[in-house]
Amino acid sequence: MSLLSVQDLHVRYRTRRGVLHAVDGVSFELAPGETLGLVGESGCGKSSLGKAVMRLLEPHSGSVRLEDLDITHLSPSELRPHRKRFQMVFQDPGGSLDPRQRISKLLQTPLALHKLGTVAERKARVQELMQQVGLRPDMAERLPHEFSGGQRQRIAIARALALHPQLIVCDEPVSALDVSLQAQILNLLADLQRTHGMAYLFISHDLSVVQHVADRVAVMYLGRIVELASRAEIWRRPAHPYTRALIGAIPVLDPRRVRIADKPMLQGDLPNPFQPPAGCSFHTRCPHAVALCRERTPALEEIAPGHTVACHLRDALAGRPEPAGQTGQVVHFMRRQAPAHAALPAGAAAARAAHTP
Ligand SMILES: Nc1ncnc2c1ncn2[C@@H]1O[C@H](COP(=O)(O)OP(=O)(O)OP(=O)(O)O)[C@@H](O)[C@H]1O
Repeated sequence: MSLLSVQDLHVRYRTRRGVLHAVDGVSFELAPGETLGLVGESGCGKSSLGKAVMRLLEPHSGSVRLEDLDITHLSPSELRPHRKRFQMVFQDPGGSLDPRQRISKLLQTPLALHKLGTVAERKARVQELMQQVGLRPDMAERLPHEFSGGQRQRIAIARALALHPQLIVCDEPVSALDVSLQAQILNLLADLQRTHGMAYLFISHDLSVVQHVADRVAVMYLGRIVELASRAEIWRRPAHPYTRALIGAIPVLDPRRVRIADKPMLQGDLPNPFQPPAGCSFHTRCPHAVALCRERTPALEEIAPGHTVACHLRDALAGRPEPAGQTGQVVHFMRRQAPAHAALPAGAAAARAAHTP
């Protein structure tokens, strides 16, 4: 059984400019212990989807199920006992921590709210959580401003972990961090997943980050998932022109020539979300668009087991070789982070060594 099942989810905002369909019929499943990466440009609806899954905002329609529990319409009090099963980590670690609250108090609060353990047991759990996220237990008596950005994100992760969740929605968890810290936090999330077995819905605008952590990748454009496949399949056979543009936009290290090759960026801006284009919403930026794309919205259809694409031209495009070097893109991310311990594929390690002055 899926851990998380999202079916035909819609999120709408009523604004003075009209009704905005931020999430427009999204469906996906997430297995226990799996990481689903959700990627797309700023404004495509990733955070709205993440918050609707967390029930931090009310979906307009559709359903969100956690195992056998339909949480879509639970009231706050009905939801409360289940909150410990799903937690969220936000982009801005500073903003999500109360500046006046010591970390020990902050980490004990969810335990106290859920009436878990005695006072002594909660204190012991704080020490354990600090260790699990790579911080010294004695640092728990400090205030948030005494920590660096990377350390604050570790604390936010510790808080999310406190109640042994089955699912953590990570909304741009490394976007606010220097590139040198990003790999450390991504590695920490991966280590914690290996130890504790929780699933992640990992939201990022950066495909190279998503490719680093996700088992499967969902590509979102103007409120809809336009392509969903395993990480390897997205890399090897990207079929939607938007996915191909995102991949092409990642600067890569070409392992043969040992140079950074910049690929063309995505053309144009995201259309006005209040007036999305008719037909395929990507057609206004798509280099392959034909008349049909302007007329009819393509449905998500399977082109290979587990690989679904919403594009009228999916079969033709999936077969085309991608211009960007495939291993090169992953290498590029690893290289940018440059952690001494990062595991590089053998060829990539050689390329990196050759590139280092
Ligand atoms: N509270 C709100 N009221 C009105 N419109 C909103 C609200 N929150 C988000 N939006 C709009 O909904 C759309 C989707 O926003 P959302 O934040 O979900 O996208 P995103 O992909 O997560 O982008 P970002 O990474 O910039 O947050 C955008 O057009 C945004 O302006």
